[in-house]
This record gives sequence, structure tokens and C-alpha cells, in this order.
Amino acid sequence: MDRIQEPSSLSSLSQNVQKLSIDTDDLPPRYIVKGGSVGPVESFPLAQIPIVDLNLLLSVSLTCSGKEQEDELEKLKSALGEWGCFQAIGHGIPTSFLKKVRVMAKEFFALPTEEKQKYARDPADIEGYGTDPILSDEQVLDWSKRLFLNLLPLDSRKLKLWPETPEEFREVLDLFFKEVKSVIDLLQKAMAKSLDLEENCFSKKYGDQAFMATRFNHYPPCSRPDLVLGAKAHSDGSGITVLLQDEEVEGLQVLKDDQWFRVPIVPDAFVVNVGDQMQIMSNGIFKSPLHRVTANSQSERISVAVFYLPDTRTEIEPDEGLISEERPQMYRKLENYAAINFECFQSGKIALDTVRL
Ligand SMILES: O=C(O)CCC(=O)C(=O)O
Ligand SMILES: [Fe+2]
Repeated sequence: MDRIQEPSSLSSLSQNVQKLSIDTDDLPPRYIVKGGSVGPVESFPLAQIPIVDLNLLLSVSLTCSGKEQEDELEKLKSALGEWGCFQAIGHGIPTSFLKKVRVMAKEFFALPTEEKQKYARDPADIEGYGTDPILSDEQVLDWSKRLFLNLLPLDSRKLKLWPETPEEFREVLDLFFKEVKSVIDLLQKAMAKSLDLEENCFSKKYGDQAFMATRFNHYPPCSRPDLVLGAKAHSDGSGITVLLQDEEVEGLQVLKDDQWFRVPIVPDAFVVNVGDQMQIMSNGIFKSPLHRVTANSQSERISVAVFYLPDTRTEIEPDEGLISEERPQMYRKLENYAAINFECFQSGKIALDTVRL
């Protein structure tokens, strides 16, 4: 990912923030959300996000008829157009392995701070353990710590930031990466098929050096969950995001029709969401949803997000098969959306709006 130019005075601030205890009763003002209370978490309705069975998406077999496949592709298409996300089941990754990933993440975040600091994010970089980069004095901080690691291209991996404790971390992460990559490959094809496009039309747009990264999120309990957010409202700048939610503690919310909805926990499902770059490539048919994470007064929460992005040197644009008189081209051709997104974040603009025609 791109280097981040964090002003030097702010880099010391981010170091200080890493040292703050963020589970005390006196809430540091930097974490309090603007515009008042988030509201009681239970007051938000549950999202009826479609559950899509990946087994049914591509292969017609003895157990899956052509009609079932068509219906599942239609469900995928409408989920991505209406919600911008869905719950993916039937991915074939064993429950025991997903448990291992979650336990390993929990064990890492439970390590003493000095141990975790061995993998600390360099102030000028996004990778590593700590807070998100702090870019201005006005930035409201998220009630979370995260470990961000590059996965692809292979030579972008900084192994010195890959934890050595728990002992199996590196090996399990590498296996998890391979599993999630296969899920993403399948999803790219299914998304294209659901729009009557050639199966590889999206995957081709990612170029030879597609970028993949993971973000382990840890949200400690907070005594005032009504005043903070675990992750403030954002859309992902990725092409596609695959998220392994905590298996017990809810927190993710998604915005639809100006209303926040709680994303339910579906055992073993991945929450898959469209990122901004897929919204562009699909000419706005698939929506990159705004989402956020609320805090919890009782329990910590863990999630593991995997982001898949086009090569920064590859130009992306809406697929020509999705441009018509009724649906004119909505976004311009561009490259390195990550850089555009980052600049917009700094100046308070919405990146997708700046590339709209
Ligand atoms: O923790 C979650 O459920 C969502 C995390 C997220 O949105 C992200 O890492 O981009
Ligand atoms: Fe996100």
C-alpha cells in the first residue's frame, strides 16, 4: 500500500495514543464521536442481508440444478445492488480452521503491549500493529487497535511485522490467505456472470500484481459505547472485502436508505462487501456500502478483514458491457484509486464523488 505522509508532530501523537489505555472509564475526548450520541446499539434494526450459498453459484452438478444456480446468481446481484454486501456460506473452509484464525487473533491482541509493539506500525506506513494513521488534530479516533499486513504481491509482505507469537500465526495466516483468495476468485467470476458478462472480465481488471492485505481488528470493551465507534463510517477502497466476523459479539452496521442496520452473525459465514473500485468497474450497479462498527460495554470483539484491490498501475474503468444509453458511463478511467482515496480522506472529500463523470 502507499506510504502515508504523516506529519511529524502527529506521528508522536499516534505513538502516545498507542500508549493510552482505552478501556478506562474516563473517555479520552479524542474518541468521542462528533454530532452527539451513537444511540443505544439495540435500537438499530437487524439487516436482512441475503445469505448466498457459494456452492450454488458456479457449478451445475448433481446437487445443483441450472435453475438453482440462476436463482443464486440473481440473489447475489440484487444483494450487491441493494445492500452492497451479503453473507457467504458454502465456502468450504472448515469451521475448525475459522476458529483457529479467530483464536489466534484473540491470542495476539491479548499479548502484553511490549510484545505487540514489536510489530508496531511505522508512523509513515499503514502496515503493522497499532491505531490507524492519525492525520490531523480533528480526526476522531476509533475505539480499536488493528494489525494490518500485506499478503499480495508476495514480495510486498513484511515478515518482520508478522507475529511470531502465537507460534502458529504465520503459518495459519498464510493458509487463511490461500483459502480466502480462492473464495475471491470464485466471487469475481460469479459477480461477472450475474451481470451476464464474461467470467474473467473483473479479475482481468485487477492486473498482474493485484494487491491483497488483511486487517485484524480488535475492539476492547468500552464503558460508554454510546459515545464512541469501533470503526467510524467508511466505505472500503478495495475492489472486494471478505470479513470474518466475531462469532459471538455483534458490532458491524451497514447503511441502507439512510438507516443503520446491525449485521447479524451467521455462523461460519463471511460478510462480503463491494469496495469502491468494484462500484466503479460495475458502473455503479454494485454499491460500495457505508459501514461502521459500534462499541460494546461488556465484551471485546475481533474481526478479520481481507481486502483485494487492483494493481495500482492498472487502469480501471466501468466495464463497457455495463454502459448503455440508459446507463451512461458513471466513472472516469483512473489508476491508483488507493492514492485518490487517501488524498480525499485527508481533505474530507468522498473519493467516489471525485471520480464521477
Ligand atoms: O470489524 C468489522 O466488522 C468491520 C471492519 C471493517 O469495516 C474494516 O476493517 O474495514
Ligand atoms: Fe470496512
